[in-house]
Amino acid sequence: MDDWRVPDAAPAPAQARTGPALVFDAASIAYGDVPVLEGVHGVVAPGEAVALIGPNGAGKSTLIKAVLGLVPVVSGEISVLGQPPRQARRDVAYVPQADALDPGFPVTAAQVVLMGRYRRMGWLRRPGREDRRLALEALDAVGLASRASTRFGLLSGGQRQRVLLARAIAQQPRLLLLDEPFNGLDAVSQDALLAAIASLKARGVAVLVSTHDLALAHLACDDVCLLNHHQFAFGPVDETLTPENLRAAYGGHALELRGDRVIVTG
Ligand SMILES: Nc1ncnc2c1ncn2[C@@H]1O[C@H](COP(=O)(O)OP(=O)(O)OP(=O)(O)O)[C@@H](O)[C@H]1O
Repeated sequence: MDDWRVPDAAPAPAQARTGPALVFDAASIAYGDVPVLEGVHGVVAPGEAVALIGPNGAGKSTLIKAVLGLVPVVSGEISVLGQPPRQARRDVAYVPQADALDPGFPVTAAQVVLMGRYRRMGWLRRPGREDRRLALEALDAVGLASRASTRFGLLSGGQRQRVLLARAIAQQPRLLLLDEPFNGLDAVSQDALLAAIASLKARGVAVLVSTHDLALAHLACDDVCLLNHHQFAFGPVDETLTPENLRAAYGGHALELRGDRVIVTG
């Protein structure tokens, strides 16, 4: 289990590129009788990244959970890789907010990443050579190949977050969901994350990322979905993150323009 030398590379499976990765069609989402989000419209194509932006409690995480099929769509529709959300799960990877995995869990970074292979290899099979190769390749993609044998709990918070991203990459998803991936990351981990997102997009993976970080949207995303219990705008980053749209979506929050960036200051 602890021999993490890279065997010869096998070709990566081709990504099917037909049809959108994700379609929101007048989707409304509720927890029981409590509506959280209404009227979400938009399309995410393979190889595209979309940022979900909105204040605390706007419904960003809830929308990600609906894409995973964990929260019901009460009207309208969400289509994931041409299927209802629950049926598409095999091809969807999810990186939860940091600290979702107990740092005291006695496993190495590589073993955490290998968990991303379980769904494809079946829970009762032992990981094979190809599973190990993909796990190490994923660790390399987030800049942590040299830490493969390090105990997960001994890594920094930012490194642990990158290991969770590597676990998602090892899953070979067609759609990647990231919930607040920049929270608490240092500059090195932020750069590694941006590089990994760019590389996934280049391979045709669609990305949906919930964030408070407008810089992340500018650097990594093609489109933005601006939310606060309903959708305020969905479109190209520069056209959508306007002061007017942000003021509308953020209500009473204070905004500041710095150069070409809009910063939420309160
Ligand atoms: N399991 C739940 N049951 C009922 N209501 C919930 C549940 N989870 C979240 N909510 C409510 O749904 C609304 C949206 O929450 P959500 O976590 O999706 O917002 P968010 O935009 O991700 O916020 P943040 O930026 O703070 O993470 C909030 O009012 C929240 O209280």
